[in-house]
Amino acid sequence: MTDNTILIKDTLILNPSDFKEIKGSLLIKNDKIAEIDTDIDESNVDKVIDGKGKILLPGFVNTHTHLSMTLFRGLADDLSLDSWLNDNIWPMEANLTSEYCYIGALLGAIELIKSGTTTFSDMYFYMEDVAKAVEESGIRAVLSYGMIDFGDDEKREHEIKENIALFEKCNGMADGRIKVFFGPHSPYTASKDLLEDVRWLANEYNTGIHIHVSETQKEINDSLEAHDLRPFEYLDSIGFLGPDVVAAHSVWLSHNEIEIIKRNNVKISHNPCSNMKLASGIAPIQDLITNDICVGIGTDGASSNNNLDLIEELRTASLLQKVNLLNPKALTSNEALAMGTIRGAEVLGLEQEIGSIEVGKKADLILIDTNNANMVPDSSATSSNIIYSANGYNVDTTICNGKILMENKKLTTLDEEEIYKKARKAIEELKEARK
Ligand SMILES: C[C@H]1O[C@@H](n2cnc3c(N)ncnc32)[C@H](O)[C@@H]1O
Ligand SMILES: [Zn+2]
Repeated sequence: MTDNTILIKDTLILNPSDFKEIKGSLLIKNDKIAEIDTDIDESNVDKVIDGKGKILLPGFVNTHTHLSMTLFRGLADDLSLDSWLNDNIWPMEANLTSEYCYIGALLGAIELIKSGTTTFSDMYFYMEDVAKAVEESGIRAVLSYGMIDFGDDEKREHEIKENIALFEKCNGMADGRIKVFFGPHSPYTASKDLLEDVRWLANEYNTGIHIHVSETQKEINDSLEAHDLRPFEYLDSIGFLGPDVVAAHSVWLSHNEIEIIKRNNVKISHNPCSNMKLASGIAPIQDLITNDICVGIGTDGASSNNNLDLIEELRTASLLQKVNLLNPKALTSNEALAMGTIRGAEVLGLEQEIGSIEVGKKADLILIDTNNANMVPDSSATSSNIIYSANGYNVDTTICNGKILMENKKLTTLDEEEIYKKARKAIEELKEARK
């Protein structure tokens, strides 16, 4: 088999692992970055992309979402998590089918690719259909099945079977672009037995755990009432925590819980837009980073955000820490950019493969076009121009696993119009079914 090569020529390469900027070119060979240099010979290259006026970055890593929920965008706004979930989302989810979840995931994949995300970590239902959407769209994903048992033994067995089946069918699928985690929804929807089973399974299958923890004050109060412990204290007390646990939200944390997170090397997924929109609270991200805790960024589902634009999420994360601490130096643009790339890769245990621009890593790369009104002049630091000025629509080219998924804003793997049509029809049918 001959090598497939792509040369990205004459661009500005910004590597978030050290923030060094290189004016030069990058060669992709098959699925990997093969060479980075000021000048690379283009004579035997299959395809040349002109990178002039563009910034080359690693693809963004969205560490927490529910991709099929893109169908529910704008469905239930201006509500607290409790009434959003209980009175609106869960009743709608009762009518989901594999086809709806597939369409929702494809719709989400379009948005991710267009805004420069090449890896997402998902927790939802009908995950084999999400895997199909991942395979077809060319993106990279960590998938987990959202396990909820509310203390019911039969349900627990069913949920465990589902997540194991997903692991056995999809882990390593799509040329290795898909990894499978276990996804107990939260300490308030998953019983102690389920959480203990998941801990054992994650060790046995040597994979990670994706869970919502400490999102709202109500969750803290309910946990204190049920266990006399705060959520992370409870999870620690049952031996659930470890370096393979990704805790989404982690908004309300005591000093003791920050110590617990640090001691167990738990990874955090920060979701500021969802936390703001549901009025859940402000996560102490600067504090966690100062404590050397690994924090990645996530959008949560498009139904509580309401979009999947990671640049917008990073900007929000940065501004929110600054205003909350009344400290303009909090969460700098460099820290935010790292959070969206290399830290996100670490959160998912994928830092050997993705998250930075190094020879030998997977070619998950994006080009941001600076020739747009909101990015001119580019006199500031490059990370400032990306985090404080840009948005997802400045992304021009998206490459995942060495394959071009979007070039000059044109998608190569998905039929946008067809998917929009099917998504609009799906949500109409779902709304009708709820009546
Ligand atoms: C996997 C399950 O998680 C739910 N879900 C989506 N967003 C959130 C959130 N912010 N907090 C808790 N649960 C959430 C989905 O609606 C689904 O029921
Ligand atoms: Zn969530």
